[in-house]
Amino acid sequence: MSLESVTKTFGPVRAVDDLTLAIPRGQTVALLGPNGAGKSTTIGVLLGLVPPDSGRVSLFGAGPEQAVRRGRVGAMPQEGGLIPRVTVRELVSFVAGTYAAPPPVDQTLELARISDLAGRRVDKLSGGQGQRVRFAMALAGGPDLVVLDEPTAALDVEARREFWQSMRGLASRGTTILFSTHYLEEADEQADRVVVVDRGRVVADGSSAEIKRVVALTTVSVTAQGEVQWLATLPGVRHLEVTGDRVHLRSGDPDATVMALAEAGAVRDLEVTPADLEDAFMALTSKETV
Ligand SMILES: Nc1ncnc2c1ncn2[C@@H]1O[C@H](COP(=O)(O)OP(=O)(O)OP(=O)(O)O)[C@@H](O)[C@H]1O
Repeated sequence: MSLESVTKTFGPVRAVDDLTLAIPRGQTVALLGPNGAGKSTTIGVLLGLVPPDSGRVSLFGAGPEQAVRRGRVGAMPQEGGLIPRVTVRELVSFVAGTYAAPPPVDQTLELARISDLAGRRVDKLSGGQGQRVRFAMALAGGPDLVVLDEPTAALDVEARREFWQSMRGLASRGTTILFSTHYLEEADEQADRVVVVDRGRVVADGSSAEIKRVVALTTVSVTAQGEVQWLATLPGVRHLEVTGDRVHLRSGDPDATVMALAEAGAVRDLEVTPADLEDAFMALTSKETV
């Protein structure tokens, strides 16, 4: 699938700003970004729910409406979306029936790991179970691409773990998956590729390891008294922060920074903390560093 130079404005707000993204078959991609970054709008454009001001969307060689109608793209309804008083099987069968050639419902239920809930009424489910039923609705047409907008936002840790288990089953069958998330560890753990968006633009795109490397600002901390600003001039140091008598140096080349500290005899209580994705994300979406 691909989005090419897509722009969408709402009045003065550029929700999506000249965004280009191509996802090859079988990849699991996390769309990661802060509130208002444009994730939902991007997904809306991809699914044909939000008409872009300009740019092109291509899904398996077709436009979004056609691809969705053919069952090639599955999306999860947001909260709500579950008709009360019907059973899980009835609901998933109903959705499957809207497609020309859906896979057997039992197979869909199994893939979403809700076979044991088939006879339950959908208004009697826990939050995590309801979310897996929505997931089954996304799978009902046997899609090649599944698009999930913050699928685990309302789930507790256990329900989230179960949800990702079902998702991994889907990924292992070669289905392409795009999901948006606020949870950095989710992007890190679940995705082959992380696309960071901010203010409607792609600000980083790569494996989570690559993203971390781009802004791999390791923190080198030492205890120091007196004038410490000179530490900011050491090799590799991009940013200096002082809390009490601790000096935290954010470094792009921690080896060089530590060597220079050692030469200067300033290695009291040395501590080196590698960047995690959270750090990378903060650095990418704030204008403070790099
Ligand atoms: N229908 C709309 N009308 C007006 N402004 C909108 C509309 N939809 C989105 N926006 C604005 O566009 C920007 C991007 O919103 P979007 O919901 O795509 O971001 P997001 O990354 O999904 O955020 P969140 O993580 O909070 O859901 C925001 O500034 C938002 O207020």
